[in-house]
Amino acid sequence: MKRIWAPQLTGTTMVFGVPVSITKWMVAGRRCGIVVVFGGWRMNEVNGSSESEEMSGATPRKVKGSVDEVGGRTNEARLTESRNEDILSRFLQLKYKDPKYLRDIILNYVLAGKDPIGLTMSWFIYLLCKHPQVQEKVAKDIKEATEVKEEIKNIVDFAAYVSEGALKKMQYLHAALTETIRLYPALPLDPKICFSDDVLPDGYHVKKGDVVAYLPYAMGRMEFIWGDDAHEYKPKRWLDENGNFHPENPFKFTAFQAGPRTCLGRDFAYMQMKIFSSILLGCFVFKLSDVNRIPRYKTSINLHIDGPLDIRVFKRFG
Ligand code: HEM
Repeated sequence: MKRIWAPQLTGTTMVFGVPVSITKWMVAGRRCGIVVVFGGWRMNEVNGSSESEEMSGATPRKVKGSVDEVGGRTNEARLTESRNEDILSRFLQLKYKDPKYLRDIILNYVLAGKDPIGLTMSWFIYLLCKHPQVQEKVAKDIKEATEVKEEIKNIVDFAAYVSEGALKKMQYLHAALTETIRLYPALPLDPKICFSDDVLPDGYHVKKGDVVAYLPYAMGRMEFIWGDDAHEYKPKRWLDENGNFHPENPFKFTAFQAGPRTCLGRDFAYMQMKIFSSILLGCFVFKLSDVNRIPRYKTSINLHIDGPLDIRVFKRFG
């Protein structure tokens, strides 16, 4: 039996000038590589210990768009000013003095970023096994984008061709990943607690303390939103007539949230998933061990596959 495991953190390095943490991906018991974001953080600068106001919900968050005390610049402006620095340095430049704030940011990124990538990749491999013609199209997209000319003998040879420019060219891969996330959003249900009595846009009254949730999992499968083929896995729906990816309105494709609480790691998520996928699909063909088994999801905050996904892995070269 061959299995895919979720990534495990193993170290840090630089990819395209961004400090990243390395994760270990195991396919068929062999280590396959790479990447998760934001390595190189100077964790020793974070020394808070008690629960912060923000974590305890006592104050609404104030990061995005809030104006700092120097020069009326927003913190967003500060974050984008110093483009050559790593993300931690940028957060350190913010004017909040409480170190617990930084600790919470780091925790937020680590927790928010780890599971979604692992489980999305698992569902992605599953869907590609169910749709071998899509798997071949993805592999073709990767091959064309990487412009591999020499004969490839191993993963390391192939990985050398996965440049930032090549990743950008992989429009079909981008669409296939997005279609996976539409059907299997990492956060299937996103609940919020009302801080005060309010009226929703449709006139519905909510009271302080009420829990309001939206369901990306259900919304991703609604026919009145996506059409009659809502339940089908069709990466093509994300491509324009020139084969370029066209994004949807985030209030329609809600897997990354919309508005001020939108996922801050979306671009990083795509970069990681595309690096993983291009190497995996560029080097291997995946098939389900048991084509009749329909994987179920686990009921939890994130949409994990319940139990392992047993697959067979074949080399594309050599
Ligand atoms: C397929 C991958 C991912 C999906 C589907 C996803 C989805 C989401 C969703 C739905 C939220 C909103 C949660 C809320 O309502 O409060 C969120 C927030 C967040 N995500 Fe992601 N995420 C993904 C990957 C990542 C990665 C890789 C990172 C970090 C590198 C990340 C960092 C964050 C952070 C920091 C927030 C909190 C944003 C805020 O409240 O200001 N996410 N994500």
